[in-house]
Amino acid sequence: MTAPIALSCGEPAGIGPEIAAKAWSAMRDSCPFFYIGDAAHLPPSTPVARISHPSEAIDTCATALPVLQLDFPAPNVPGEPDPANAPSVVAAIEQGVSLVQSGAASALCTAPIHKKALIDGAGFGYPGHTEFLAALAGRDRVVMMLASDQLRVVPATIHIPLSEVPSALTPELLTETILITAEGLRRNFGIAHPRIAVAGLNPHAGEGGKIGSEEVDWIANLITDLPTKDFTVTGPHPADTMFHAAARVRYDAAIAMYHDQALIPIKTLDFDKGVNVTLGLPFIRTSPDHGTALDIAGQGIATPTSLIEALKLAQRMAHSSKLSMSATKS
Ligand SMILES: NC(=O)c1ccc[n+]([C@@H]2O[C@H](COP(=O)([O-])OP(=O)(O)OC[C@H]3O[C@@H](n4cnc5c(N)ncnc54)[C@H](O)[C@@H]3O)[C@@H](O)[C@H]2O)c1
Ligand SMILES: N[C@H](C(=O)O)[C@H](O)COP(=O)(O)O
Repeated sequence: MTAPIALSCGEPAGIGPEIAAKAWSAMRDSCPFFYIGDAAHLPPSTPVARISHPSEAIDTCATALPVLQLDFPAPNVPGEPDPANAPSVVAAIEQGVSLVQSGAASALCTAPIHKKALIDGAGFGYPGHTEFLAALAGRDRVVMMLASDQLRVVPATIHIPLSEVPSALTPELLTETILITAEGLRRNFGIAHPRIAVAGLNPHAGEGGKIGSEEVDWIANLITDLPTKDFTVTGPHPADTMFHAAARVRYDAAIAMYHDQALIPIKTLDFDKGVNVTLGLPFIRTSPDHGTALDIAGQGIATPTSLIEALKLAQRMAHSSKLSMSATKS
């Protein structure tokens, strides 16, 4: 039997607790998962089963949301993150990582954190889960992919100011991003020969060096020279014309040069169903594509669809990694 998925609570003053309860209600028969957080933050109508080990989630999930209880020190006010609760938000992620690394959980799904609240309240030294999980797993380089039925996209640079993008974008970074993405498409999405399209950095991919030089200086050569035995890579493509419907059918994933170049198209196309996946970790991690939505927290109007897609994708990825492990053994 596959172990259940660990869902870390994220910022409790955001929509995490209410979408976790809604996701449980929608998926209770098909996707056992358990919540790591404080049961007191869940909507009062949620049936809760406190568990002491993830294995209890499988039998419990059909009738109640299994909760691995983490007592938060301060009362939770929707819309207003309390700095005193920030260390517990971090602890929930750490506990999820430890459970997935031990095999007690099959995957980690993370509800959104409020990055500023964690930096202010817990001295969190990372701009997001992606970088924190890489550090916990001892990986120098991981890749953030946003995926939906319509588009998969990867920003090569992630949570840095726009002014720092050109210097952060190095041949090593772009090469490793392409290679990790190709491997992730094969391993996690079952695409035997992935097709990757790389965006340019500058308008019109530099217009032959007239509007920026990075493309002619090194990006084009890097793409041409990359050894690609089991995947195809093309580019640099002008980013403004890479994301319309006819362009999207030509690749399995797009590599963008910076956060918004990647995330604007996918959140525009599929905000309600986009999933954030970290590739290159030694365990499976997914997350909804949206944030804490403090402006609507506690009102019961948040949609759980992106979280549901994140849980389903984690389940599919766990299933295929189990299959490939048993194929390797036999
Ligand atoms: N995986 C993560 O941890 C993650 C992802 C994205 C953003 N964030 C963080 O979340 C915080 C808030 O970010 P933001 O305001 O830019 O983006 P956001 O996604 O929280 O909100 C943007 C808009 O979308 C709405 N919205 C978001 N999710 C919704 C849902 N499920 N149902 C209905 N409406 C929804 C919000 O009400 C808001 O109007 C920031 O600290 C950001 O860093 C975290
Ligand atoms: N950049 C992501 C987004 O906007 O959807 C988000 O900040 C999530 O990042 P982490 O998974 O690293 O927290």
